[in-house]
Amino acid sequence: MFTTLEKDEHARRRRLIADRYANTNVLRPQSLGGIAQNATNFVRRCFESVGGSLDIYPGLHAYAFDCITHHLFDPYDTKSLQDVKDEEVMREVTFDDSLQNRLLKHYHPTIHRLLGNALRTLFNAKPRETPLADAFVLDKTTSPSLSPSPSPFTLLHRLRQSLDKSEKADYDDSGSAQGTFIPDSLDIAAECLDHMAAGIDTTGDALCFLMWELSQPRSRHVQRKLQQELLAAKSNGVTDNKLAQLPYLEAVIMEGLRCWPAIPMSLPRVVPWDEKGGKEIDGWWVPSGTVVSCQAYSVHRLGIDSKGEWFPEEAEGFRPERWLGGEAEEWKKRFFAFATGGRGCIGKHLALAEMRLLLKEVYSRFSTFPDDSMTQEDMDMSDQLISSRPRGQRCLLRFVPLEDLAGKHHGSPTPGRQQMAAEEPESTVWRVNSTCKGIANSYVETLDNESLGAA
Ligand code: HEM
Repeated sequence: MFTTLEKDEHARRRRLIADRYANTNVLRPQSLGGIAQNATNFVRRCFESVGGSLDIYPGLHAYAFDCITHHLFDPYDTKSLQDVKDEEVMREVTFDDSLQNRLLKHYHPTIHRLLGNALRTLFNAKPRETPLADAFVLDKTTSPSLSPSPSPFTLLHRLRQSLDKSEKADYDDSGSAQGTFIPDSLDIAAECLDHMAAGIDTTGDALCFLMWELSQPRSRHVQRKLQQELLAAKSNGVTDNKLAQLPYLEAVIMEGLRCWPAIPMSLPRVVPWDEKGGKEIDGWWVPSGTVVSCQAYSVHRLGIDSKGEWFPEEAEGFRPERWLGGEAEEWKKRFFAFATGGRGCIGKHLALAEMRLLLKEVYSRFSTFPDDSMTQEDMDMSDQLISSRPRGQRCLLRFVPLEDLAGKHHGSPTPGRQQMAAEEPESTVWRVNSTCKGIANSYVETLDNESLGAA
């Protein structure tokens, strides 16, 4: 689907599988339950790290990997948050550095051929090789029978259904029966492999940038407000399938995706060939065959008021409140993290469900702080031509359980607290917990907030 250029063929493929990514399917108990289980597995890692730090960069990629394989293959999903063999498959896909090399090969094959050896030697440029991921997907997709069958909410179930139908259907040379795309087993494998890759770095990086920002002293008030909302929702019995109704959680996610869209760069589209020989786009005549593109990074930084006046400074800074007030409608019009239209992100609802559940599980239990070893440079957006990722490919955070912050002691050293104290808003006071004998490094946070204190 990703690489299908022709519009109708793309639409046929997309129609076949669209229902598996519909919000109603994502919110089914079995589908959401798998995401919730993975979020719990991530939180287990957070608990294990208390007193030290946790590198959430690979952890969140493992979370996203387990979630997407659940949605594609359940019960044949991965457990990379617990199983190092599965984690190896995730790392193979995520830590791939071959994109520049592949683009050069695609756009300038002659230069690539001439410079091939030099590129390999000088820049360690490699072809993309993912043997573990290939084997994992082929194993699930090409076996003639799977017992038990893939769960009904999965993509594999949908694709195998259409394969079964195709054996009975009377279809033409294009593989199309009654306007429906009929995949063969290699098509199924390729489609699933693409979706698997599409679902890891995107959600993983989006969560990583967002949790980094929430952990900054300048965003402590945001983290606290999020915790209050989540804890209130917990005591009001808000269930996982209703998390989208929490306005502040939604605002935090939207603002995270606005500031750090996982695919910030140009999304190319070709002006179709038709009898008019082109299209008018926003008052400009653009001939057929022209490649036009739009990028979330730039669009998200256009601060425009309701009269169309441009205020670039308005777009600066992480400010979830912009999604809650009267200006929200203006910002929504320009939200492009998932692109829009027929080629927009099909996994949007799945990604949002993963983000909501992960943030809920983490911030209803912990406060997070940056580890002292981290620098802002580690977390600069590194341009990967289409996507981006944290430059350092690491993001070490400290997790402090909320009950510890509310006054109970915990006996773990927490370096970095002086720096945090210096930059804390006035409402929060950090002090050494002198009641905790022998544990010089433990601390408590005095809270002025009732709901957080009660929790
Ligand atoms: C925060 C997470 C995500 C972001 C920001 C994101 C963003 C995007 C964007 C911008 C596109 C359009 C690409 C283009 O126009 O060329 C896209 C397409 C796509 N995304 Fe996502 N994505 C996310 C998560 C996911 C997940 C979890 C899946 C799971 C399957 C997924 C699957 C896809 C697929 C299959 C397409 C191609 C759609 C088509 O060609 O019709 N994405 N995504």
